[in-house]
Amino acid sequence: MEEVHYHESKFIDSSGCLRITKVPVVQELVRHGLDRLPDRFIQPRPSGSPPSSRHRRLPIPFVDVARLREGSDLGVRAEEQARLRAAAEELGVFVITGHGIGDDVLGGVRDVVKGFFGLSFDEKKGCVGCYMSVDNMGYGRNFVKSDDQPLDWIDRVTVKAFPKSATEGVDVWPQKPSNFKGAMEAYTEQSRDVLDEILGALAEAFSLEKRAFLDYFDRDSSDVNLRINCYMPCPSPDLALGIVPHTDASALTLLIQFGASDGLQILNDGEWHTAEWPEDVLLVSAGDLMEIMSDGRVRSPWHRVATRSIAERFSVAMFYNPPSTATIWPVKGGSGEFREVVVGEYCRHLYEISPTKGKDAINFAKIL
Ligand SMILES: O=C(O)CCC(=O)C(=O)O
Ligand SMILES: [Fe+2]
Repeated sequence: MEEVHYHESKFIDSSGCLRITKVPVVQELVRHGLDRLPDRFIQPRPSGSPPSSRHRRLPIPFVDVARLREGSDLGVRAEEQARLRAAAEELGVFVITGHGIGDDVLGGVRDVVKGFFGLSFDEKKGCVGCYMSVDNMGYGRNFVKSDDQPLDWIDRVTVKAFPKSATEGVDVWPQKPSNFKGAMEAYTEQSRDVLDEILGALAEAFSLEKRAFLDYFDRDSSDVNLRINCYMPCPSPDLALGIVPHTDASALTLLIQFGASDGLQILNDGEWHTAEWPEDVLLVSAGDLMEIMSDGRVRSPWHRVATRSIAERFSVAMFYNPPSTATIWPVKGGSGEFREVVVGEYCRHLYEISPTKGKDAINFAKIL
């Protein structure tokens, strides 16, 4: 019988020792054929809320970026800013139209993502650079901290796209498909401009200086991490999760999904809802750094990913952060519950304590 492949995940155990645990590669499990979900992927039953996607649906507001641009009619712009503000305050999530990123660029991303996950395990493993100094990167798993924690039903590769200086001398991009880096860089460059426009518009929507958030971002030193997720069909979608509940540490996250929809779920009014988010459409989600910077005006959503029994689903999450050495300050006039934090320290804290049962990481930035 062919051997199933494993990722090796390093963690520090409760006595402070460095341990390595072997984590099965989901694509390999599925390739070998499965009639039941392996025990390591069974999630403890969350109270009254099975993960499968037969869930209440949550309409996600649309924001038209073209209408937010300078030069559009003042009334139109004010109306769109009001929509943006309402979406940011109520859910922290919205889908965007009018962004100007071409179908060729989005199609290029889709093709290289499917191309990469279509490779054999050995090809994938062999063509992704090895990160020595950057946490949580490469082809493997996030947040495995023990031999017995329930595992996410996911395969993923994570790439630090910017700043380039953080990965100098290390070839971090998958070498296959050969246009992986080119396609992702074209997408990232254009997406960054769109996210900058949204950062400006968000500040204006809250009657702040346009650069209130934007001033923390810098072309040469801002952080862009790409997390490219592959969710294989799962034999028991009610028992497993693609990603366990979490917030993103980012300021803003830009997401796109291919292959299938109905994976992303958001906790709203104490209930899990499946986000109504069509394939190939860009979705913006606020992360904890935005909640802190906006002093609680924008809330980072507590979200998770459900699995499905048919059809692979892929998503690309682009996490956009100020430079890791930057100190961000909550703008005045919000909830008053936050203090300043160093971006890198906040992200390290979130990684260290994740996964958590509730939205705990952000307490790090709260005034006690
Ligand atoms: O796949 C998705 O829809 C969401 C992914 C996500 O939440 C993440 O990568 O942080
Ligand atoms: Fe996320």
